[in-house]
Amino acid sequence: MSQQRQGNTPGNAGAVPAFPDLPEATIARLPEYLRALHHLAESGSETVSSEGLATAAGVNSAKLRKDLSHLGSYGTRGVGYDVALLIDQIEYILGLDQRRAVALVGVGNLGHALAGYDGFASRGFRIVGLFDADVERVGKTINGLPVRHIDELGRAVVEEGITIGVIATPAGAAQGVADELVAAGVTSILNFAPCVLSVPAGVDVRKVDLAIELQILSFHEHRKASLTALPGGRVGGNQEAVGS
Ligand SMILES: NC(=O)c1ccc[n+]([C@@H]2O[C@H](COP(=O)([O-])OP(=O)(O)OC[C@H]3O[C@@H](n4cnc5c(N)ncnc54)[C@H](O)[C@@H]3O)[C@@H](O)[C@H]2O)c1
Repeated sequence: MSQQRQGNTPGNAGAVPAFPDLPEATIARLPEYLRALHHLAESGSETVSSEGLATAAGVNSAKLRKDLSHLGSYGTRGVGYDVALLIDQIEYILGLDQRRAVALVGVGNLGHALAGYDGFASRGFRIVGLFDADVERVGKTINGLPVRHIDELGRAVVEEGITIGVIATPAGAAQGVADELVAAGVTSILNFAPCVLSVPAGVDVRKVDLAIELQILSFHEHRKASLTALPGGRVGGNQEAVGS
């Protein structure tokens, strides 16, 4: 997943001194730590070593210790990190101590699948609005939510406190949708359409493109093939979460 940074990141702009200014790579790994920590908590672990957490999150332990030191979390020698405390700290930093309202625009193949996915709620998000321009789709219900016409987006954003918009329309429609989201007051956009969006300062855009991830894997396949073709060639693996 890539990010277009547009002006100040909300939270950094006029940041209160207590809010750490984290490197982007650290921010991208925090959700991985959180997922691993929730798993540990569910299996009854109260503490975890940096090595244990690093393995569970699929990163190296030196990187993990550095990341967590940015949060002021150093663990206790011989004991490790307090799992519940670290969950609270990471959820606070990620702003997950409140469930954020999300609008999804474009309820075709991809949007329908996203709208039907139950896993967002447990990770801090409520999809509260589904919007589409196709009158054939408007009025249909997915996961208990009706698809509304795109013309209702602006009012819904204001009335329902929506701050995050997900775009799953064709690329040709995505900029117009982004403009409508921003005009209505949305300040974060997750864009699945294969295009670059232009947004004003203060709006954050992240882009998800599985084709790009496959192209990166294709590069590694190509590299491995060319290295093993060399006499005595050895190839190491490489693990990176989509979204890092
Ligand atoms: N990021 C990824 O990995 C990934 C994977 C698959 C598809 N995509 C992209 O996601 C997008 C959606 O793909 P899909 O297969 O679901 O397409 P789709 O044609 O099935 O669905 C698109 C939906 O957007 C709606 N739409 C069009 N213009 C609109 C507008 N102005 N306002 C509101 N709704 C509008 C259409 O009515 C339709 O329901 C495409 O841009 C596609 O390239 C990305």
